[in-house]
Amino acid sequence: MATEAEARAHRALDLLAGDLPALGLALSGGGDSTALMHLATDWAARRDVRLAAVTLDHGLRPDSAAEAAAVGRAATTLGIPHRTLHWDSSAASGNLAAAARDARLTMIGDWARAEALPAVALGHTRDDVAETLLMRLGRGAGIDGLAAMKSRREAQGMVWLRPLLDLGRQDLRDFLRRRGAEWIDDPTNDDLRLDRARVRAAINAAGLDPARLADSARHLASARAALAQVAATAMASAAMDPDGSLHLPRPAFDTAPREVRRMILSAALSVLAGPGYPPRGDTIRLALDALQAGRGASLGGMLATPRAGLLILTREPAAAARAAPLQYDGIWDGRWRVTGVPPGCHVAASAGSAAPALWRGATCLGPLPLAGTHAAPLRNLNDFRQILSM
Ligand SMILES: Nc1ncnc2c1ncn2[C@@H]1O[C@H](COP(=O)(O)OP(=O)(O)OP(=O)(O)O)[C@@H](O)[C@H]1O
Repeated sequence: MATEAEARAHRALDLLAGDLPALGLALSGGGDSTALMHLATDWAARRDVRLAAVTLDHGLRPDSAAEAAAVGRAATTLGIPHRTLHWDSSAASGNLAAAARDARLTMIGDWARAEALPAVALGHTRDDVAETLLMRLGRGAGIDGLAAMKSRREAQGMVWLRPLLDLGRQDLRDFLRRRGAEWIDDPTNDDLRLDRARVRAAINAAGLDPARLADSARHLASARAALAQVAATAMASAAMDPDGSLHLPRPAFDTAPREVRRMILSAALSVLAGPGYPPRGDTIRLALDALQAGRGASLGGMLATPRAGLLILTREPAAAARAAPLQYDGIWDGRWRVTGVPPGCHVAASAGSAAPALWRGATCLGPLPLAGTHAAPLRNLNDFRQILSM
């Protein structure tokens, strides 16, 4: 008979993936994603769902290739086709852990699309939610950072599902033990030089219940959703100029509570400034102060200019010139206008064809090809609305 933990996981899979013909599984080999693999196998066997699994070998530890091979064998034994992807960390710059995470999302997303998988499941648990909450509290995060991670999320052109958010790490290990299944304990999980390991140890030492911490994160997610709804309603008449600038209704913006205004600016930044310009709390705070005083503001690659009745948000030319090229892989149907193309750059989009690369509402298009460069979808008014209401 299925245990409570198994029943809970199957219910979550039903809810999140019940109507999908196929599901990808991202397997690190750790206890959580190994449990995900077994739980999803039982679940898929009773429904007509095709499973496929993937492991990204980051190549950062000497054992990583052997571990990925072991994960592959375990998946194959359960009848799940498995693929190992390899990341070349030598090209990474800056924060290695963040680069590895980005690479993971991008490469696994590409793999899932190539395998015609509509979604990929990840093994995050409520312990991850609890630890993330405490880590972010320690950094002074606001409601965006403290809200619990979502069980369904779209990023990198893929749907990511987290069916185990209601289960504890210990429940999953108990389940695996009962099965006689093995998993790999990543030694970095206990490395007290790392934030997460320290927070995990602190939760144990203080006798905190991760399930209660995760409840708080969920309450905050629900409060955040309520604010997002207020923001989306206030910005219902927002418009996007053909040059890509956002026109926000001024009285609605000015009279919204400050936290709602912060959310609006943050969503606009994600849309206009693009990758490499994540909204930063302190820059947004300063911009809000300036706007409240009736002045314009520049924040993270975006200019905010108050006009009569409107707040105009545009991409800063210098940021556009520095930013990674945006790649557009849909059909170029003329909805976009590329302006201000400087000498030496050319527009390589023709009607009805795939436009290989372009800057939007910005400076330069090309040079081509851009294979291997950072790819991001073009943003438009719908993206703004979607990000705002998320
Ligand atoms: N190298 C990887 N290859 C494929 N998927 C991965 C990889 N690393 C992490 N994931 C996915 O992301 C989820 C969360 O990652 P995280 O780093 O928190 O997990 P982990 O501690 O490495 O492993 P686990 O969650 O399996 O115990 C994993 O459960 C798994 O679904």
